[in-house]
Amino acid sequence: MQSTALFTTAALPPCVEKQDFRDAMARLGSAVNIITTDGPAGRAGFTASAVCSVTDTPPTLLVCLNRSASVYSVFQQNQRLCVNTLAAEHQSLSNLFGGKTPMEMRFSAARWATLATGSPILLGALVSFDCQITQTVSVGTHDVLFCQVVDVVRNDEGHGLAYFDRRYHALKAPV
Ligand SMILES: NC(=O)C1=CN([C@@H]2O[C@H](COP(=O)(O)OP(=O)(O)OC[C@H]3O[C@@H](n4cnc5c(N)ncnc54)[C@H](O)[C@@H]3O)[C@@H](O)[C@H]2O)C=CC1
Ligand SMILES: Cc1cc2nc3c(=O)[nH]c(=O)nc-3n(C[C@H](O)[C@H](O)[C@H](O)COP(=O)(O)O)c2cc1C
Repeated sequence: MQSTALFTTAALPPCVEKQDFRDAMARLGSAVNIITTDGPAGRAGFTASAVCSVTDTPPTLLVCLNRSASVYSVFQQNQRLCVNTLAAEHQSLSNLFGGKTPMEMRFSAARWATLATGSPILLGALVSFDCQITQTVSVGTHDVLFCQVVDVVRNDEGHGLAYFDRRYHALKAPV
């Protein structure tokens, strides 16, 4: 009897084009976050939608960071960060941290505090997760940073901000 292997490890199924992937991902709405760090390599921050919960034991989230970003080596050296989830009024702050703007100009547009790791906590964020980076996995152009959450600050008052279809949307519960 003859057997036919459908796939071998050497012949993975073909994948979609990059632009088709981006167009598809634009349909997947997400929260918007400013990821900050401070430490031996200095202070830096960038906007990220690629953030999600991994496990609650131990409390762990992940952040995907493009290795070509200007902030990359600062995060890599500091090994700590804060995920600041943005509220409805933070659209222009998100654009400032979304690239090209000098670092001091990004931080001077808002007020900040610090917790255990020393990473900047955005005052007025919906929630801030103060984290230690525990593991890094490189996939394609990005590093996936696995982060253990050491402290949390919550603000239950603000309205949420979503990024969907390449635009910001304020999230307001119907009254
Ligand atoms: N994960 C990432 O690195 C993301 C990067 N961005 C960057 O922000 C800018 C504006 O993005 P959009 O207005 O959403 O239009 P876009 O057409 O560049 O991206 C559409 C969607 O594709 C995904 N995406 C974009 N670039 C990606 C990348 N390099 N790696 C993995 N996924 C990616 C994201 O989900 C994004 O919302 C672009 O420069 C984009 O590269 C935006 C969202 C996520
Ligand atoms: C809405 C939005 C979401 C983004 N999400 C991510 C992300 O998840 N990961 C990432 O590496 N870059 C993301 N970016 C791009 C970074 O914010 C940008 O590359 C970063 O600020 C570095 O830019 P620079 O190299 O000019 O400093 C996003 C940008 C925007 C506007």
